[in-house]
Amino acid sequence: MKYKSQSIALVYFSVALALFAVQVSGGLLLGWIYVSPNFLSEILPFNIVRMLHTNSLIVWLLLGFMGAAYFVIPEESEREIHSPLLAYIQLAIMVLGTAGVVVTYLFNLFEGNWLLGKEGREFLEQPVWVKLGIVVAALIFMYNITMTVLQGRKTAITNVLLLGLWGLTLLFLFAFYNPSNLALDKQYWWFVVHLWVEGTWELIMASVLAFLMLKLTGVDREIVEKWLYLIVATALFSGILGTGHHYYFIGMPGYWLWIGSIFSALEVVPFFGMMAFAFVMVWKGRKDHPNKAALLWSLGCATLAFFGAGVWGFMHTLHGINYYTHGTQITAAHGHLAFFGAYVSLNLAIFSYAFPILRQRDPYNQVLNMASFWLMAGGMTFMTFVLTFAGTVQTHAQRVQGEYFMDVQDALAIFYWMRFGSGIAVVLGALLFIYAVAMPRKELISASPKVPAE
Ligand code: HEM
Ligand code: HEM
Ligand SMILES: [Fe+2]
Repeated sequence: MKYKSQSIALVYFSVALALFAVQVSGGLLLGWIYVSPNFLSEILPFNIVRMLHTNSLIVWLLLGFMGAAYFVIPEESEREIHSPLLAYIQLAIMVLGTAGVVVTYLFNLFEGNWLLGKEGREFLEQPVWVKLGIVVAALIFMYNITMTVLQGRKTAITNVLLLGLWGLTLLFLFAFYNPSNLALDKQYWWFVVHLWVEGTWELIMASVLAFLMLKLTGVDREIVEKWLYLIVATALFSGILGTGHHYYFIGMPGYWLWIGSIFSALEVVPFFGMMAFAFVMVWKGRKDHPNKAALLWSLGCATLAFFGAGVWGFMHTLHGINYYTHGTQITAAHGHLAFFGAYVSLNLAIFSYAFPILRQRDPYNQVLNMASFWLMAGGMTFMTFVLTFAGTVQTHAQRVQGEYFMDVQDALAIFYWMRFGSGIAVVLGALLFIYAVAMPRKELISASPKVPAE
């Protein structure tokens, strides 16, 4: 650890990992409710568990990004974080908000209260007071890291990271605008949901991957920067108007059919770019970095993001196809692999890189960490295939042949059983990951032939 204030990241990463465990366990519970629909239906209904699953996902990913910024920026800017105290205050606000959310959802508190009760829109269900807390925490965070960057060395990585994080923060403000017209509601809802994962978060992903490649492969900074700018340019060019792929059938003007189809099809380019970038860097790199687990997660991230977001996204993005597949299990298949490949794996890559450094035991427990990669990646890939099959059957039976929704669901039971099975692998993988980074055990894997002990 080069800078003392980087240790802030350790606390952020630890809270993020705890929520990660909650998130995947919630997923497993949802998977079980799908095959056994009355399970806990009185005390913990499906819709509540679903909110906990998706919201905890977003919160832990955000905490991971923030921790990553606190880790990356000191090294890039060559100075300590402006105010470690503010970083911890900010974390306390986030933790308080998260606890508030969980209690409000579980006990259905303050139903209908505009300030204290939960709101209805997917991913943005948190009560208004929690949303305000998120904005305060995000502004403290942005102030803290912007001051650090402004007073230190500016690199392409810090610039892109900052741009992504500012974009993320400002776009969240649309979460407060909730018009009663359903078409307008959806229009602005996607400003947060789509422009996050297919815009600003991509910038964060590209800059953190660039940082990892710089450290793990030892290629020249100039080469990394050229790739980074190319990825950022294609991401923003395609992703902003790509929002149109959510505007097909919600009451927006017809030209969105074409704008959405064309620009969102181009969204495959930055994801392909990130995959090509990662592999070319490893291939060109001169360094044989001992942290193989971090490298595996980085390459896995770029690859699975390309398939989950790029390929599985493209699969249903053209309006003629989306007309049939909209809101089926195809969407769930894509949502899972895209989130896992891009943002879960990105976080686990930087955690794998940073944890041993932060705990001054570099590197350790790599074999277990790598096993956890294959368990989780294998589980999520299998889940994606299963849901894709389910979605294909569903699209045909429900949308082409016009069968009833619940009749079709009954026919899909076998797929839902298999999804539950893959969920077990993912949860075990997540627990193994946590064990691997939490329980230090020094162990070096060398690519070169073993030298006999002295
Ligand atoms: C890190 C891994 C995971 C990520 C990133 C993730 C992400 C998501 C997202 C984004 C949604 C909302 C999907 C949409 O609206 O299309 C969702 C819903 C869901 N997830 Fe996960 N999830 C993960 C793990 C799991 C696991 C292990 C299971 C277990 C079987 C699971 C089961 C479900 C179920 C059943 C739903 C509700 C789908 C529906 O409403 O039909 N997830 N998840
Ligand atoms: C890492 C990046 C991405 C993530 C995390 C992601 C995640 C998601 C999620 C969770 C949904 C379901 C939203 C909901 O209705 O609740 C969704 C929908 C969708 N995504 Fe993505 N996505 C990503 C990138 C892409 C890309 C690059 C494309 C196109 C090439 C794409 C195409 C779509 C389409 C067309 C839908 C609407 C599906 C429907 O009509 O039901 N996504 N995405
Ligand atoms: Fe989108």
